[in-house]
Amino acid sequence: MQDVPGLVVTGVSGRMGQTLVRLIAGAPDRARLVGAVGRAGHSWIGQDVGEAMGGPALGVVVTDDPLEVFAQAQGVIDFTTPAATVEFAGLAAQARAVHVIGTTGLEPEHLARIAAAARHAPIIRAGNMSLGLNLLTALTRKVAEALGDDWDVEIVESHHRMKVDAPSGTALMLGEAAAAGRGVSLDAVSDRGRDGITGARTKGHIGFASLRGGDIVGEHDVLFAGEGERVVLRHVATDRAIFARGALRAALWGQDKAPGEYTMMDVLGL
Ligand SMILES: NC(=O)C1=CN([C@@H]2O[C@H](COP(=O)(O)OP(=O)(O)OC[C@H]3O[C@@H](n4cnc5c(N)ncnc54)[C@H](OP(=O)(O)O)[C@@H]3O)[C@@H](O)[C@H]2O)C=CC1
Ligand SMILES: O=C(O)C1=N[C@H](C(=O)O)C[C@H](O)C1
Repeated sequence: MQDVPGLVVTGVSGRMGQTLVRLIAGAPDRARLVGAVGRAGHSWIGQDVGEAMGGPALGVVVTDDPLEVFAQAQGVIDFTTPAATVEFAGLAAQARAVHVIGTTGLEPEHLARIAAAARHAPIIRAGNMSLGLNLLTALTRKVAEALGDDWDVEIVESHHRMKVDAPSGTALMLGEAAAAGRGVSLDAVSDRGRDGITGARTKGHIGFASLRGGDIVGEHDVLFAGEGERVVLRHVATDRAIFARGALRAALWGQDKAPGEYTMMDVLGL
């Protein structure tokens, strides 16, 4: 199958990297794995990625030279760290490859570099790539718009003990959706990290709470608390394959798109 897009996975030794390698290797009718990028100094560099993962060889050697493999690819799927992702954005743009970014914890300076790279190639970025969560995002916007700011919005997220950023990228995505539904900017109404004598809740604010423990893949509740009633929108992820499937779909969707920044809502038509 030489006519399907060739994809590179970055951060291959990671939780998402390995999930993506398994997905792409098992879908030869949709895509080819043409590169696997690991961190310089990682023990997997120079090994076949399939064998490094404890399975059969896949004929792709893990490299720490992204540009070499990006040049042979039509797409790059990247779930790593903010610092690595901005480097990959520049290199993927140079190679004119579609860059799918799942990495979270991106700060304004990272986003500015991603926007610059997107002038040269399509970049699809989302704090959550799953179909169900993106549907929940669309619902959150609608419910926030319908209920208005007499209803307090609180977003509660739970993740595994290894997660390094908070609130999750998904929680922020849901917060943006609720704020957009109310016609306000999230930055102006966000309440993060309450502790001590906080005073009463400010009307119109959107609160965030983060729980960390065990192997929780990802759970998100959007709570709308009114007078005498509550509405809760909930998404529970039980398998990282949902994010990998969304990322593969995005990489394929991006193949005929003009340079620019896109989200999973664009990919899914939501
Ligand atoms: N948008 C979405 O749907 C989802 C987003 N995520 C996000 O994806 C990111 C990764 O998550 P997860 O897989 O759980 O994390 P892991 O820590 O398991 O994986 C990250 C991987 O990136 C590697 N890495 C770091 N720096 C580099 C570099 N410069 N070059 C190549 N590889 C590098 C790490 O290598 P090493 O360990 O050697 O440092 C590691 O293998 C997080 O930001 C997470 O929030 C996760 C799931 C879904
Ligand atoms: O780090 C994770 O694991 C996840 N990160 C993303 C986030 O920050 O929202 C998506 C998913 O919830 C898993």
